[in-house]
Amino acid sequence: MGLSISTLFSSLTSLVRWSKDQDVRILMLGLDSAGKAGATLSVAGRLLIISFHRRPFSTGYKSEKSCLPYPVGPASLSQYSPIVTNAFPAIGFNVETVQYKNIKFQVWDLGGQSSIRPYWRCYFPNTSAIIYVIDSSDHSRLTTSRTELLTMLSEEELKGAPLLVFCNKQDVEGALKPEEISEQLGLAGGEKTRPWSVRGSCATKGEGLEEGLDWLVNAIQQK
Ligand SMILES: Nc1nc2c(ncn2[C@@H]2O[C@H](COP(=O)(O)OP(=O)(O)OP(=O)(O)O)[C@@H](O)[C@H]2O)c(=O)[nH]1
Repeated sequence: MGLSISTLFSSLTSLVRWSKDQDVRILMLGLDSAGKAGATLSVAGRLLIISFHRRPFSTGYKSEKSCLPYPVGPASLSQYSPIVTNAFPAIGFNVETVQYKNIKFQVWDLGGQSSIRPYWRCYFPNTSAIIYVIDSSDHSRLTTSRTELLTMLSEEELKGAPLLVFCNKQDVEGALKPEEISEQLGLAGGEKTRPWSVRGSCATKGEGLEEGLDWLVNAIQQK
């Protein structure tokens, strides 16, 4: 099952039409190396491969304050092109924004940064949905990943926001199945305030992303 870029774009386009002039902000989070960049690239389309960097680049933006609004991309780029900007708040965590029309994917690196967690909420208001990426082959960090996710979900501003969990790297031998991860996350017992779905994916091959995004678009539209 390969990734269909055109289907992904049609999902995004229906979301754009539905939301009209309103911004749709989707947070994509996970521990480092979970596969967020790969998933974002696949979701937002091949154009991003040219411009997506995990570190600041020349058109990037360096924030001096922790709660500045995240930046939008250079005005010279077409509004119909996905664009990527970087925000590097001085407090030490990375938030990168991928913008496709009026849909903004904010990509976060989490992990080992509990001292700066109070600042995360600066970015939570008006979040339409959350995508959480887990490295299914990294058994040793599943507990950390679970803790970070549950901490995030307890935030008032994220209440009710649909949650899509990608159990990524399903192609790796020994990777935990989505059902096993779902059980360990314990969402079935504890999460009653939002629609959620836990799905397998392989970001490098684009597998599972299309179905996941379709689910998320529907969940956002039904909110
Ligand atoms: N086998 C396999 N490798 C993957 C998959 N997704 C990502 N990777 C690899 O995992 C590594 C990390 O992927 P990234 O997409 O950079 O992960 P990230 O979450 O953005 O990582 P940070 O930049 O550290 O936050 C890269 O070497 C990817 O090629 C997958 O589905 N399967």
